[in-house]
Amino acid sequence: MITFEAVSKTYRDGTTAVSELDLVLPSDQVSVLVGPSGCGKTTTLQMINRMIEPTAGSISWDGTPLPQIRRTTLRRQMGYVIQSGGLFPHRTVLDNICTVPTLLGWSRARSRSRALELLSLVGLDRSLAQRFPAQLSGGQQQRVGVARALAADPVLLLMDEPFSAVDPVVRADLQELVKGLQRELGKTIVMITHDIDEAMIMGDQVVIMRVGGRIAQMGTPDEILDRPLDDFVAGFVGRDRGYRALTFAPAAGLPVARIRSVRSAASVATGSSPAVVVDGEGRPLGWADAAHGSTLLPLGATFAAETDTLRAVVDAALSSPVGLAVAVQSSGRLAGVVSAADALEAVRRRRLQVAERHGSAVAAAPDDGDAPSADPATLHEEAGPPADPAAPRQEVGHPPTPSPDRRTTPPPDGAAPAGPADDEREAAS
Ligand SMILES: Nc1ncnc2c1ncn2[C@@H]1O[C@H](COP(=O)(O)OP(=O)(O)OP(=O)(O)O)[C@@H](O)[C@H]1O
Repeated sequence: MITFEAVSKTYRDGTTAVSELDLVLPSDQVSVLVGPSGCGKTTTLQMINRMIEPTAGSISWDGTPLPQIRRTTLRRQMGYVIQSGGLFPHRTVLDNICTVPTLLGWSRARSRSRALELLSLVGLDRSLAQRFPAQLSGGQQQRVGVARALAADPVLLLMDEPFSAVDPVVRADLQELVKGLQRELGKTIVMITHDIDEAMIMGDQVVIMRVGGRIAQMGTPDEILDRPLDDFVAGFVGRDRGYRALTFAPAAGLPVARIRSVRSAASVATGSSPAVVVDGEGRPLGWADAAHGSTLLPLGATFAAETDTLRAVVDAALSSPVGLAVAVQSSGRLAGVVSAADALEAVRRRRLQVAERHGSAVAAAPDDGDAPSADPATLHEEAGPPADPAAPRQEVGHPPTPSPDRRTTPPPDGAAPAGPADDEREAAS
């Protein structure tokens, strides 16, 4: 745990970059510093590995004041990743990764073996080991930068805008890589970004800073999205914050209703309700609707019933041509559907839960009406297995289009929907 107590940094020209900062960066978590340009993020980060010394206050690591730890010892235990990887251009990938082990006096064979191991860990082919940085893509360079920072197995990783130089797709891959490494290796990570979305995705704790090096708000992503402390934070987290907050609400627990599945759009009879067209493995391909004859309608986005978030459900419902979000199992098989109305109802309940958590007068909420309890346990209950396995789990509420058909019994998961009897089926997770 890194602790800042009343830390200030004023540069020689009189610029105060950080002012009386009190901050705790917990071990084994990702803390993200985010804020406008010049608010003191880099100064704060570089005071952790003593590239910059504070002018007032104290910083300690697990209770030991940093000045009591030799700089070399400190930096050996703190990996540092910067924008574009910060690689030495005239050194090969392998030599770049071996930088710290070489400084530590490791044998060539040990350093090399560690570097090759790290290449695999960050998802790069070993054949890249002898290339120079200029012969790599931006994303690959950044992966090498992460590998280099991990070379001596540091306890803590400092990352200064590590993904800002790559396109959004590569950026998402790198975010996933670092989150995965953090889960796997249990590192403490302190990261800087300009991008509030990235902060919300990556951070267990998010620290929003304002110019002058002061904290505007600190908390978990959902706390900040749900309850911005002031206009500065509300403005910074942006207008979509309600929608983004759904990223932190799990979809597991939503009522997933059965839906008829067919193997061909042409098999939907006139007048019948929409059905999901599936392939031979039971994976959804699109929608069939009698009004559109044998045309396969686009599926829209799908969501993973067990692991996705409410944001994915709402997105799937809004992108569905029939207003029903299609849930899939981890195998990719059709699990069932959630109506846009049920997804919005879950959003409303979540809002009430948040208000309750923050001590608002939930009972007096004007839209509480005769809605079911906002207790999270209730949400789960609704999604629990029905007493009669043949009975529908839950009706799709208030569908904007005809409700899903519930005539047939769902097959057990894993049964392939093949043969004439399986041409029409129903699925619910
Ligand atoms: N060596 C320096 N001498 C004088 N002022 C400096 C020095 N380094 C940074 N500053 C100033 O301190 C303030 C904070 O800078 P810092 O780099 O910590 O901010 P930042 O939030 O990381 O900015 P950015 O997001 O643009 O990288 C800025 O006003 C900057 O101009």
